[in-house]
Amino acid sequence: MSAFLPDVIKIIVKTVRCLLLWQRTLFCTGLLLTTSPLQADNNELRYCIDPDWMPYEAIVDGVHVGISADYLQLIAEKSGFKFKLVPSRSWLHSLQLLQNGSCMLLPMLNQTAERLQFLRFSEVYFRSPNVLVSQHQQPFLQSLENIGQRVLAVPAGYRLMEHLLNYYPDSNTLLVDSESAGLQAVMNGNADLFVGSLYSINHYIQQHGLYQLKVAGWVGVEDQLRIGVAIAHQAILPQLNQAIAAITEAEHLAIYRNHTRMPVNEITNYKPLWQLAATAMAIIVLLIIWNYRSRYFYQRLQEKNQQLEQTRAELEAAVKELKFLSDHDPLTHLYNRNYFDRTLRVAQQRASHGQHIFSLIVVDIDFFKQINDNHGHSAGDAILRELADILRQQVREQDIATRWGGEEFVIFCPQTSAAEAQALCSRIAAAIAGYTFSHHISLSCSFGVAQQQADEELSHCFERADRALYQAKQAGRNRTCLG
Ligand SMILES: Nc1nc2c(ncn2[C@@H]2O[C@H](COP(=O)(O)OP(=O)(O)OP(=O)(O)O)[C@@H](O)[C@H]2O)c(=O)[nH]1
Repeated sequence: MSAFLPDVIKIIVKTVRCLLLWQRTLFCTGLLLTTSPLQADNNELRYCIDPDWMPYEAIVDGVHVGISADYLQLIAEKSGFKFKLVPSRSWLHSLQLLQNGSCMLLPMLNQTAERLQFLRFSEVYFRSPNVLVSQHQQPFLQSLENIGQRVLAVPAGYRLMEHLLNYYPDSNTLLVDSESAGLQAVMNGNADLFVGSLYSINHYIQQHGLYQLKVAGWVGVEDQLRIGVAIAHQAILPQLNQAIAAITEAEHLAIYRNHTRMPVNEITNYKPLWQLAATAMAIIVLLIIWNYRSRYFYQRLQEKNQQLEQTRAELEAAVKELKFLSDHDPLTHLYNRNYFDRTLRVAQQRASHGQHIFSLIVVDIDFFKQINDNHGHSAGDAILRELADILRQQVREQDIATRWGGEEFVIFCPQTSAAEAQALCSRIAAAIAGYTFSHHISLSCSFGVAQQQADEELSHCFERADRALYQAKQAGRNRTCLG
């Protein structure tokens, strides 16, 4: 029995110890749950972010995205915390929400002396350089030391403003609402430079195609980004740091790559190419227009030349016709009185030198008025033309048959005696008698013949021939009389 008691006592003591240990564990857990600020909010940590600071963080369609979103997810997995986003309009608004207790922490920001007044910070979990950005025409300034009086855009509430006030109080700063507003200020020329985080600037330039901007220098300060927790909730910092420390290099690298590896745009300056192409196009268009205009003018010229050629031909024909008409009778196409006078003046001069003799024959159609009256004037015209043809056929080559006027014709017969002229009259009369005229009209002609006498005036010779014709008419027509 004495040996059995100590064993029982040992078992009882052990059981009591176990109970005590279990109770203490329960008590400790309960204490933790009751004393931690998480217990009140079901492990939920309300946080605010900069809604426009990609790739670090932003609110897109009410959802927290960016580097801090990925880190919060990892920290949530590793710490058991739940994070709940309290939406804000801007970074300044986020700071206000934090200070009025609406949110408990800011997941990604730099530590500054000013912020330490209301925040406590975790360990650094992300670093990035800050740069100066300008338009391309600005020289490379290298650092803040060389900005001179250039207007430098800085986002309000960012740590860089604090840095500038501390180390570059004379700098000419322009406060802007956000990094995007700062970049736009440089684009618009409202600021010469913008200072901001390399990754977010790079992101914005890529997103908006602001390729006229360039990095104009490095700012000595780099962003050392941490979680900032409101002082009232600083008790969670050890757990947050634990979770941050548990993030592996591979996880850091994955987040870095996921958000900073921008598609590398081979920025080729196509401006000269476009200018060249535009110039070439302009030249081609001008050449086409010039070619078109040349062809148009060439065609017009051709047309004008053709018209000119036609006019010239018409003029030539008109001159020819005029010349013909000046020497010929338009109805019968025999020589006219004008030609007769000219030719006979020359013949007379020759005859006066005793070189040549000539004879004149005056021919007149008998009763021509009756033909006109009976058959019409156009029938009379046809008869005149047909008689002219007979005269042309019957006279010799050197003879000149002329329509003197009306139904009267004169034939000049050079080197012809009166007898030869009379013989010609007989041939003509015979041809008329044997010819079938239009409308089967029969007709005859009377002839007056005169041979030029020595030194006789042409007009006198003509009068003799005319008188001889008169005699022929008086004697009954259809005959030849010699004057
Ligand atoms: N169709 C036509 N008739 C003409 C032309 N020239 C003159 N005459 C006509 O010729 C006729 C001449 O008539 P007259 O002088 O009386 O002579 P004729 O009738 O021939 O009589 P004789 O000479 O005496 O035999 C007139 O009726 C004129 O009108 C002409 O170009 N065409």
